[in-house]
Amino acid sequence: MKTIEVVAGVIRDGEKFFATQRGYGEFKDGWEFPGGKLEPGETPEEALVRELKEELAIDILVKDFICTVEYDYPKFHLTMHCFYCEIQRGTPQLLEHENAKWLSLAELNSVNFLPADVEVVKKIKREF
Ligand SMILES: Nc1nc2c([nH]c(=O)n2[C@@H]2O[C@H](COP(=O)(O)OP(=O)(O)OP(=O)(O)O)[C@@H](O)[C@H]2O)c(=O)[nH]1
Repeated sequence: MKTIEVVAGVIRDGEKFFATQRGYGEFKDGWEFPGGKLEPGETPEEALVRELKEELAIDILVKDFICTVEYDYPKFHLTMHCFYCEIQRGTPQLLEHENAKWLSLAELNSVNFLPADVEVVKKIKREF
């Protein structure tokens, strides 16, 4: 099975965490943490800075590493590196997503995260 290597950013502002809803593709309407596939030669941190600029028009600071999720979807294996981030400049604009929310820890369960993200949400809840 092919492996897709992805980086995802959990943007934190105080008590709130930023989640986005996919606007297209196989997982349309699923909630996730913004990010995307690594390009050849990029570090995960570089890919995250690039993706969040492309998708949300923000500059971010990559903070602590959260975890690397290994998840088998029916059609591919996902390796997803997750990091906390802070916004350095800008306000998120939804250039690719159909919706987004700033969620408190309690509210993280109120949206339907993609299956691979369930583990990430659990880890966030343990850490805060
Ligand atoms: N960015 C991101 N992708 C995730 C998360 N959870 C998860 O399963 N994925 C999966 O990771 C894969 C790669 O994400 P992507 O944003 O590059 O996907 P894409 O195929 O829409 O990108 P593309 O259109 O640029 O090729 C997707 O299959 C997506 O469903 C997540 O929290 N964030």
